[in-house]
Amino acid sequence: MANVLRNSAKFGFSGVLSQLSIHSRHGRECVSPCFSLQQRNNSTSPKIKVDLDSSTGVAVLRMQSPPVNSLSLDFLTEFCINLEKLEMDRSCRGLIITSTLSKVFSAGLDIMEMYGKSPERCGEFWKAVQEMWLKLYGSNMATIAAINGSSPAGGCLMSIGCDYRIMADNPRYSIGLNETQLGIVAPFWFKDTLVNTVGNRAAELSLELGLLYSAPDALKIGLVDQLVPEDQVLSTAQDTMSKWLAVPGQNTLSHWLYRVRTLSLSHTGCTGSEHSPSHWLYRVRTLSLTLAVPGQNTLSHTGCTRSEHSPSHWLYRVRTLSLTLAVPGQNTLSHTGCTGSEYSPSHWLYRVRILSLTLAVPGQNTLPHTGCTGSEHSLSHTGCTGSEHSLSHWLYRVRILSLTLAVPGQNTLPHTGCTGSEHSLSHTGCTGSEHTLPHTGCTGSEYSLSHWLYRVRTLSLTLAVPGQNTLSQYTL
Ligand SMILES: CCCC/C=C/CC(=O)SCCNC(=O)CCNC(=O)[C@H](O)C(C)(C)COP(=O)(O)OP(=O)(O)OC[C@H]1O[C@@H](n2cnc3c(N)ncnc32)[C@H](O)[C@@H]1OP(=O)(O)O
Repeated sequence: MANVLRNSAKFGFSGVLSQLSIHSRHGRECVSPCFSLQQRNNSTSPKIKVDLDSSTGVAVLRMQSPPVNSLSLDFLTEFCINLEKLEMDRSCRGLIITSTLSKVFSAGLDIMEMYGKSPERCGEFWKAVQEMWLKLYGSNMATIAAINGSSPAGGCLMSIGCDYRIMADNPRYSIGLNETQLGIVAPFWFKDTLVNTVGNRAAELSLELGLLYSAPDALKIGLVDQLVPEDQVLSTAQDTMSKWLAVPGQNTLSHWLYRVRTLSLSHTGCTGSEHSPSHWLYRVRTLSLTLAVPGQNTLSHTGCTRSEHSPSHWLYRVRTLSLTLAVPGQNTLSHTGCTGSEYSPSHWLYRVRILSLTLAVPGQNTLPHTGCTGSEHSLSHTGCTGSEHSLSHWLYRVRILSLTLAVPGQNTLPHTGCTGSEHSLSHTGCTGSEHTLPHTGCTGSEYSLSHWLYRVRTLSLTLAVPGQNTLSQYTL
């Protein structure tokens, strides 16, 4: 595999696939089911073993699919079934995920699932990947990843889908979203989860370069929360879990709210059929991105009492509130110091437009934090020269750029089940000339797909101003 990975730099994803197709025999062995006499609700599925300790309410889910716990369709299906069982078991409040294999937590998605499969199978596979993340990230249990080996790509996603990460202090183990190194693009929800974990800049670097971090480096950037000697990973996870479970109301409001930003709709109690990727993506994108205003999406802002926070109540109010007021620093009247009369829609829309466009330059979204006066919020504040920033010019470009990319199911490879070649820029249905890179003023060499996607995503999502980002309004 080391050779495969080394060559991946040379040959890209197809190089990896062709080598794997010759050599791989992973994940086919049948591991004997394991039993634990003192515990109940134990799964006997071959790739996953679950032990729930009813005295503590903590389940340990062990991945045991040699050689590398790769996330095949079978594996993911078992994983989800086990997770769902635990989720429905009200006595289970905490979940620790670990591996029975030496040296590997999980090698991520089973690469063979992405090679030579029918579109139907690909669809099923990607649905299972998404389902895994939804179930894990949206879990009502406190979740801890006890990472006792390497955890690249999808393995990393699984880890950062948990509330807390404890990794074996072994510099030979690595973790990270390395997809870019394989010539593929990590889905945006991988990216969102990484951003939530390590912050924008570290995530940006990490994704653009496809970095794998050694355990100490992972700790440095906050990709894992704690390093412990290898033989103490599980016991530390168990000790840590007891602290999580001691938090009043844990698994409810606080836990839930922090995740709402990334994952809104899986919490709304929708029925399964509503969670088709396109439906989900579209709604989540609209909802969560408009809510992504640091420090302002907390319930205390709304002054609600706890009982008012049933999901539907909350979502309804938040949606209205945030969509109407989706301006950083302006989500409450008191923030702006404006009088009521200033809040006529036109006044507001005008300001939102100016403000959000002004702020939509990556790395420059800080005006509300700088305490600038209104007059400083002219477009020139972005540091561009005047002629580039006539409002109409800029609006036109940004709108086109963001609207073109705001098509649910098209901004990421995995959700569409498309093959890589479909993801040229022209895939958005636009004509080539609209997607010339000089629009953004970057040099050609910066435009690898991954680089571009990550930046544009930031850009376009920042511009999710209600009523302006619909394709119907600005069909190309
Ligand atoms: C289209 C957009 C997709 C975007 C999202 C992608 C998310 C992903 O998760 S892509 C998967 C990326 N995964 C990796 O890059 C990990 C690759 N593997 C490794 O780095 C190493 O295997 C390891 C560090 C996990 C373990 O190293 P170790 O030396 O112990 O074992 P190896 O000899 O390398 O491998 C043993 C065996 O396992 C096969 N294998 C390894 N990884 C995978 C995998 N992800 N899928 C399928 N099979 C895998 C490897 O080929 C070896 O098989 P053979 O023994 O048959 O040669």
